Amino acid sequence: MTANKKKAFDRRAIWQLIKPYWISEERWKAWGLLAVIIALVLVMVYINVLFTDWNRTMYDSIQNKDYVAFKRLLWQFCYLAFPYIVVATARVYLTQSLQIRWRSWMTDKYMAKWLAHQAYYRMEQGHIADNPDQRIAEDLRSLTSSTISLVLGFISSAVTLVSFVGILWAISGPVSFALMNHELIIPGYMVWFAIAYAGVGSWIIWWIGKPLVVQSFNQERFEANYRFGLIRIREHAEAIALYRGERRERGELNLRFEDIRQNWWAIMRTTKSLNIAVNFYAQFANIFPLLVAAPRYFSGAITLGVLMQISSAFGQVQDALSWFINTFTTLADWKASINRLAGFNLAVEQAQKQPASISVERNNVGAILLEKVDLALPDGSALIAGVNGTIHFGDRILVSGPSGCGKSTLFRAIAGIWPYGGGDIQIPHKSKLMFVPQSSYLPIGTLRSALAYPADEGAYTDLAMRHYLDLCRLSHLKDQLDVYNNWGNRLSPGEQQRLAFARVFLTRPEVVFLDEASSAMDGETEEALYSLLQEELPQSAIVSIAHRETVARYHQQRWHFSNRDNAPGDSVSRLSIQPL
Ligand SMILES: Nc1ncnc2c1ncn2[C@@H]1O[C@H](COP(=O)(O)OP(=O)(O)OP(=O)(O)O)[C@@H](O)[C@H]1O
Repeated sequence: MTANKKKAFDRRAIWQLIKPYWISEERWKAWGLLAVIIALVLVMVYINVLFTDWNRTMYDSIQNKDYVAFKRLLWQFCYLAFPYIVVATARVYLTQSLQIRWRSWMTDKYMAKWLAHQAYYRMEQGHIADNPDQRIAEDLRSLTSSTISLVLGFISSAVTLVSFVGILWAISGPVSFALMNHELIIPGYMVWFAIAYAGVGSWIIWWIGKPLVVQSFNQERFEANYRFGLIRIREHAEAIALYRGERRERGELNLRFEDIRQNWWAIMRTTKSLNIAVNFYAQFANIFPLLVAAPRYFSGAITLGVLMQISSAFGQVQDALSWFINTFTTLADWKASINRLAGFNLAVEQAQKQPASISVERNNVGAILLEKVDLALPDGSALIAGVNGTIHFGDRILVSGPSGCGKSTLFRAIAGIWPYGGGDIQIPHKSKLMFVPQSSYLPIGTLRSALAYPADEGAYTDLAMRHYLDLCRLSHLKDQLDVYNNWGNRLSPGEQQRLAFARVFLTRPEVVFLDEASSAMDGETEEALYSLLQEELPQSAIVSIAHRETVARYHQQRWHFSNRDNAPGDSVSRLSIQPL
């Protein structure tokens, strides 16, 4: 990408991130708030101008020992200070309110985008974008708050600049000098010096601080990676403890922290150079105007009072001009957030547009139809070839085959979350499909909400929940429906699987896919639950992947997948259907 194209891309990315809220259904409120905030900023600059005037008259009155004027000016101070306090407070309050409104709106949209069409799943599968959690939580916060403070800072500096340039122009007067026998006169020359000083200074500081954009982008990424590593230990605490995996975990965490450490040193080195430049710039700014205006003072063209006035007006102008410099770090962070959010958007689009070469459609059919379904891996290699099959309501199908042949992947394809492969899958209109994996997801919360998942916790009556807990041999949990816990850690794998069966009975789907959903139960409980499926859901189709042969007698048909490398040169599983 050429530099110009990249700049155009950057501008487009920035605009595409910022625009949606300001043209959304909330636009009137947003623009209204922004207008009020800008008005308050302008009032604050105006009061600042009045303050400088007040300063001049106040110090005049002190110098002239004018006690009457001194008392009057004290009253005047109150008239300026109180409105200032009210305006400044309202400005911050309304700015914060605009920030949270914008952030809420953006967060809602981003969460919807991330969760729609299983983009979150595909992004993880394909490792398309790192740490989406950081992008949704941190970067949206930073984008909304920094954009607003950058815009307001810009407006405030620009208005300060215009106001004080006028003052500086009026008091600094012209300077004349001879150049090749011509006399050159520069009017308001101090203004030009202020512009030159701030322009050159800004450019140097921008040039030194440039690497911070990439460095702060990396820092956020490394911090998020490290945090994620810590969270994984929490999530898998028991397995790690049983494996005595602490040494490995520590090594992994150290590696992740090393990224943080090294990048931080790079940030420190850039910041050091940046600070030398910034401090040099700020210190020199104190004497620069004196240095430039001194010749006129020593030649008697201006008085000491005017010299001091020039110096302070110069300070205001140069301060306003160097707004960009002072906000350099904010700007770098802001740009890094923009880049991450633009990357996130691209990743979501990529994940959602991923060509689903297996067509899964809801149709007016009376059974699930699989026609010439081929399954492949993300790298394109074939997994299962030519599956043709029909699953009628009431069918009992046992899916078997060697480990790794692609049984679970077939379930994923029917669920519509596996895009790699080809063929057609048709699913009856309005029929409820339920997929039960070996290890079910149990949200942290009350047992009631874990049982009702993915429905809301109030979806089923207590009576029904207790009834199915009883039937699924979980009577000891009957009185704990309101107990808050991390049930995924608290319950044994067998109990979790029984809970998942209770969920099936509560949901009453037309088709149930059980993927080794009873593998952690003892044989007797497993058989009891399969009988219960027969009694409770006689009209539903049950498709199970199970390795234990004892469950075979609860099924009427076997879908057997061959080993992937059965025949030489053929590393694809093939399906054969046999009655049981
Ligand atoms: N996201 C992925 N990327 C690459 N390969 C994958 C991915 N998911 C699954 N696989 C591979 O696809 C193959 C089939 O996996 P699948 O889980 O369907 O097997 P399975 O027949 O259900 O095995 P098991 O009986 O052990 O549960 C395996 O070799 C697995 O490693």
